[in-house]
This record gives sequence, structure tokens and C-alpha cells, in this order.
Amino acid sequence: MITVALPKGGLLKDSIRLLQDIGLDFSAFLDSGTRQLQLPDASGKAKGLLVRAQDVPVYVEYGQAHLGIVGYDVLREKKPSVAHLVDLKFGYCRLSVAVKESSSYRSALDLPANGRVASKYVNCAREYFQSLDLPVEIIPLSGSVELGPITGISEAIVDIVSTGRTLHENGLIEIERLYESTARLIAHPLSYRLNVGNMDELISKARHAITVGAG
Ligand SMILES: Nc1ncnc2c1ncn2[C@@H]1O[C@H](COP(=O)(O)OP(=O)(O)OP(=O)(O)O)[C@@H](O)[C@H]1O
Ligand SMILES: O=P(O)(O)OC[C@H]1O[C@H](OP(=O)(O)OP(=O)(O)O)[C@H](O)[C@@H]1O
Repeated sequence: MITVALPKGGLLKDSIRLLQDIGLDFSAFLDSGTRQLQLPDASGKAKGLLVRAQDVPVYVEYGQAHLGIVGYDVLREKKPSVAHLVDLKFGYCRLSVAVKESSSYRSALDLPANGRVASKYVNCAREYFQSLDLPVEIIPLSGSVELGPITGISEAIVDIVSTGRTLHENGLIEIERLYESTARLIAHPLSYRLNVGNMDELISKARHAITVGAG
């Protein structure tokens, strides 16, 4: 039986829809009555694990899940040893540098050397500022990162932007875009090589579903 790690939160509905397109029905996770974190799919041929988005690659790397769905942002940040299989095209966002609109900073290189940057994406932020040769102190936060420049804990933030509404409503502006992210289908590398549970067929169906969806 194949096991799939599904991300709780914003990616869950689209993930369930994609899995339905390839013949795996995990819609029971959407039942408001359930608190179950592990469910068989409706046909009984697969098992789903409902985990925090950031933990999806952990289950897949360790082989407890053969397949998983996770944002490219999480893969860039954590660099897990997993096979990247299909860009699923949903869950679009970008990782950006933002500052207070009222500040004088309009590009990353305007930021002061040894300034502070708050982020949930500490590795991506560190790599980015290293690539610019600009020494900054990265302040790790785990949410509501936009409060960094508002409270003065940092001059800038590196955070996910999707619609831009959170930045706008908090008086911040985006000054750099590091990369764009969408949801990805990932696999445990050895299980992928061994084609556990005939996952090749599921992956082909996923590629097909994306192409049809795009057309
Ligand atoms: N506006 C957005 N905010 C956050 N994530 C987004 C947004 N748009 C798309 N995404 C994608 O959805 C993924 C999961 O986001 P979600 O907010 O559900 O989880 P999370 O931020 O890791 O939350 P938690 O810390 O509660 O587990 C992100 O990793 C990203 O790829
Ligand atoms: O551009 P927008 O469409 O407004 O989306 C961006 C916001 O969404 C994310 O926060 P999330 O809701 O995951 O909460 P968090 O602050 O706990 O990370 C992200 O960190 C931004 O705050």
C-alpha cells in the first residue's frame, strides 16, 4: 500500500483535488467532524497522513510516506533528500524582501550593513544576503513576520507574498523577489526507484492532470 503525506492548511484542498484526479480519494480529511490524522483512501489502495506543510518532506525523506505534496519554498529552505517529481502549479507565492513603505530602502543593497532581517525562511534569507555580499543579522520568527519592521526588531523581512494584501495592510512594500513557489509532488528516492505501489503510474497521471488542467 502506498502512503501519501498531505499538507494541512492552505494547500490541503488543492492537494486533495489533485489526488482525486489521479484516483486517490482523501476527501474524508475535509470532513469537519474528523480529527483523524491517518486515513485510508476511499478505494483502500492508499493511506494518507495529514501533517504540517513543513513536515511533509520529513515523512517522505524518512520513507514513512512514499509520496508527498509540499511548497517549493519549503524544499528550498529545508533541502530534504527527496525526489522532486511534478510541479503541481497550485499554491503560487513568492519569497520576497519587504520593508516599511515609509523607509528609504528601495532595493536590498540599500539596507545597512549589519542591519537586521526577520524571517521564517532563515536559510533562504542567509543565502540571499550572502549572494549580495551584504552582511546582515537574520532574526528567526515563526509567523506574523510583517511585525518585524513595524516594531523595529528588524529593518526588513524575507517572507512569502501571495496577493500582497498582508504587506499592504501593514504599510510594507516588496523591494526584491528571491524566487517563486508552487506546490510540488515529491517522493522517497528509493521507493521511487523501486516503483513502490506502482507509483510511476500515479506520477504519470499527475503530470497528465496538470497538463489537462493548464490547457
Ligand atoms: N499566502 C500564503 N501564505 C502562506 N503560504 C502560502 C501562501 N500562498 C501559498 N502558500 C504555500 O502554502 C504552503 C503552506 O502554507 P500554510 O500557511 O498552510 O503552512 P505554514 O505557513 O507552514 O503554516 P503552519 O506553520 O501553520 O504549519 C507554503 O509553504 C507555501 O508553499
Ligand atoms: O500576500 P498575502 O496573500 O497577504 O499572503 C502573505 C501572508 O501569508 C503568510 O502568512 P500566513 O497566513 O501563513 O501566516 P503566518 O504569519 O503565521 O506565517 C505570509 O507569511 C504572509 O504573512
